[in-house]
Amino acid sequence: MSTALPPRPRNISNSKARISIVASKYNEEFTDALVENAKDELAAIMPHARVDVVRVPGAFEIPVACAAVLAGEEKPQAVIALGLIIRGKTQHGDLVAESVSTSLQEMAVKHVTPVIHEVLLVEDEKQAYARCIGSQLNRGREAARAAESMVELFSKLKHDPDSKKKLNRQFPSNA
Ligand SMILES: Nc1c(NC[C@H](O)[C@H](O)[C@H](O)CO)[nH]c(=O)[nH]c1=O
Ligand SMILES: CC(=O)[C@@H](O)COP(=O)(O)O
Repeated sequence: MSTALPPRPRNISNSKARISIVASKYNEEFTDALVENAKDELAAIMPHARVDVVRVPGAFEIPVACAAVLAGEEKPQAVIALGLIIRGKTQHGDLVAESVSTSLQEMAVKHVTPVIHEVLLVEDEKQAYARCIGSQLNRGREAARAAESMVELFSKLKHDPDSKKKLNRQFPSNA
């Protein structure tokens, strides 16, 4: 089990990036906490960013909502996907988790936009508490830090002429 979060960035970002959080409502005690921790961390490390939140019924609806956000006129610089799947007595939880993971990664590559994946599959509420409400392993904070790191990276890639040429050659639709 991972024992700690990645560290906070040393410098506060001045980025005015747009960050979209797409979160499921299912298991809302835990998913609400993921959203609040992600927003709180973004406010601390990216205080000038614009953060929008979209809520969907369950984890399985997260990818299609991410697709809608990415297809919008004001495409975000990063999407944070938050959800909590608690494994039940059937394979449904695993099927949902697998489908969501694959869809999110495919979308990130297709849109050349970071999609931060914190749609969790856990065994029980104890694991859920540690990752959604607790502080040491909080996946909402982890998601915010990953989003900040990727926004900064992509900004450098975009403004570095050499990288820009490579990116445009590889993904001409994003030029
Ligand atoms: N059991 C959980 C679900 N199940 C619902 C699905 O995500 C989906 O909304 C339904 O299959 C209709 O398409 N969702 C969670 O987010 N977490 C669960 O533990
Ligand atoms: C992830 C789910 O949909 C799950 O909670 C459903 O429980 P079960 O597998 O016992 O039907």
